[in-house]
Amino acid sequence: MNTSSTVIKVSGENAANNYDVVVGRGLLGNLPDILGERVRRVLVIHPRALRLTGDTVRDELESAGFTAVTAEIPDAEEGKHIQVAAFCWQVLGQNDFTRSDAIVAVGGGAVTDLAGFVAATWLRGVKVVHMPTSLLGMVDASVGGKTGINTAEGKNLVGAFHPPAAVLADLDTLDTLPKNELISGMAEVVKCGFIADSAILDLVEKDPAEVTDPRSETLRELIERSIAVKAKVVSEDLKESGLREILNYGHTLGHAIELVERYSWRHGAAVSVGMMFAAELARSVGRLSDADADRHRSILEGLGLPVTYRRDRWQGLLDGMRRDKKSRGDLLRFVVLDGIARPGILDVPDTSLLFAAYQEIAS
Ligand SMILES: NC(=O)c1ccc[n+]([C@@H]2O[C@H](COP(=O)([O-])OP(=O)(O)OC[C@H]3O[C@@H](n4cnc5c(N)ncnc54)[C@H](O)[C@@H]3O)[C@@H](O)[C@H]2O)c1
Ligand SMILES: O=C(O)C(=O)C[C@@H](O)[C@H](O)[C@H](O)COP(=O)(O)O
Ligand SMILES: [Zn+2]
Repeated sequence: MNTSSTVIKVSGENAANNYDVVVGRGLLGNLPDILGERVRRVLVIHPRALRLTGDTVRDELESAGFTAVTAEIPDAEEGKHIQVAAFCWQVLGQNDFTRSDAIVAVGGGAVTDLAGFVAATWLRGVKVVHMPTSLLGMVDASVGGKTGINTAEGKNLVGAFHPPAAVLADLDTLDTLPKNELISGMAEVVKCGFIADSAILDLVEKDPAEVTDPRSETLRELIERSIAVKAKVVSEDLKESGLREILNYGHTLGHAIELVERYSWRHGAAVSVGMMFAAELARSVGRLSDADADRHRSILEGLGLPVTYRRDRWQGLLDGMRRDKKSRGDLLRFVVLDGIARPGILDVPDTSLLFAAYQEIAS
């Protein structure tokens, strides 16, 4: 293992399901040992943008004695569709994959979500190793076992909890990540700051340019801090029975924006607006101070993330929010802050409260 690697441990539902998130550089060589001797066949799932990396992973596995095949899937949210999952199941079937074989995801969060869902469903569950190549994939999507696909009715409405056997976050892959994608990933980093680790917010405020430099040590610290936040939460509440809902901060409106925008918005951009809304909602009911609510705007704007959305889409947004997985019956439920690193839940029976808060961020 590369000596400069950092290992963040995640506890599973039982010790056999514990896994490591490894952050470092040049991690490809770790894969054969992680897969283990029982694995014979490996499917490497990647988007076109990561074809070279996917082919390299396949070739390295072949050199190590595995039978490896690749499946190139549509990019970004286009990859999170049932037809794409069906294509992967077809590849697995035609190559005689058994329950002792494995899947490796190479790509951003859309890939780890799709590949994780394919791994959760093939033969009712096979091993998956995530190799996230986007900031958002590294700090969030690859950790915690949420897998899923989108439907015409909403984000991630079909999926399964299926934790990976390991996560290899190779920082070298960030060198080719487009800047707007890195900034999108910073939304989930900032989310971790607001819900759990205020040091993240301090680091971002100190030098927004430094933290969006893929080679900076500060960005690496932010990545490791964010993974640590998520690892602690999902180790305590894998299936979102309560605590894990805090990781959904900004997502109730965020996912509704992605739906209304037909999945054309970057996830992080939508979550940024969603956190602005959650802050205004908390402020409006006296749970969040003006200073902490205003800090959302200054930090998110400072990173170049959006802080507003269209005024004329409210009904579509409300319909989308009603399908949020935190809803219970007709009750909409929001993650809000009672202060920095003090998340809680706000039950909202009356949508007029939501409409009023939305006016504070609508444009
Ligand atoms: N399961 C979870 O816990 C969880 C958590 C957060 C987000 N998500 C999901 O993750 C998705 C967002 O993840 P994302 O922002 O990584 O999106 P993504 O997977 O669509 O990747 C973003 C874009 O960057 C490209 N890309 C990725 N890595 C690259 C690299 N190294 N070099 C060049 N291009 C690269 C991709 O091809 C894509 O075009 C959403 O679908 C969201 O719902 C899931
Ligand atoms: O891991 C979680 O739990 C999260 O909420 C992390 C989110 O950043 C992520 O976007 C997740 O996919 C959203 O979960 P969902 O249950 O609302 O689909
Ligand atoms: Zn998210």
